Amino acid sequence: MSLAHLKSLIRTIPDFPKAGIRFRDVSSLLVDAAGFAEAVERMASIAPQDIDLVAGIEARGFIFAGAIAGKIDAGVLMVRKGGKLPGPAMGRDYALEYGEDRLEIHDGQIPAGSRVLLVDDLIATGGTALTSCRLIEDAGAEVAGAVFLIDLPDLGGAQRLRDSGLDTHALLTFEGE
Ligand SMILES: O=P(O)(O)OC[C@H]1O[C@H](OP(=O)(O)OP(=O)(O)O)[C@H](O)[C@@H]1O
Ligand SMILES: Nc1ncnc2[nH]cnc12
Repeated sequence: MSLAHLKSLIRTIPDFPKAGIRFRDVSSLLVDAAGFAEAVERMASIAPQDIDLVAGIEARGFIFAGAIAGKIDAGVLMVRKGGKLPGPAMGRDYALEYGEDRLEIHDGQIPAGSRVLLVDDLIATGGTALTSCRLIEDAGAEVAGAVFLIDLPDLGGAQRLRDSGLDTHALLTFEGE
């Protein structure tokens, strides 16, 4: 399947969740078996090698992280929104394109020396991904790279990640459309 076809499976919803936001909705890709499989295959193939743990960011990131982890024989670390983890956790607050939130990970779930791959459906301002990286680093681990299905370059997030030294990849971009 071509990247153009893959991209065509992602619908855009205007003015969600706020006026002026063009929401790139991966649910229309997820219900397409061939499209979802292609996205996961391609995301796994552009990721750095020798990954021990895939960190998936709630909620849409979980779907891609789990599928990629299955392909590369890695575990999954859940990066959850604040207050959802049952055990002792560490967290950080962050700003979104359309609001504010908090991310948390469980204490003690990243074995020493692990190479962690960060995965999410989309990067916009980069606040979510950068906060996740900092959290993983707070836990003493190395983030080996980050893979996204979609990059919104107008919002500069992927560039922020690269500027911070992170090996950053995205399959598709939506720019001025
Ligand atoms: O690069 P940023 O500006 O930080 O934005 C990207 C984040 O925004 C979306 O998640 P959202 O917080 O809407 O949560 P959801 O997956 O639970 O819908 C998306 O799935 C990323 O996690
Ligand atoms: N424009 C957008 N579409 C979908 N998810 C997003 N997360 C942040 N910005 C987004």
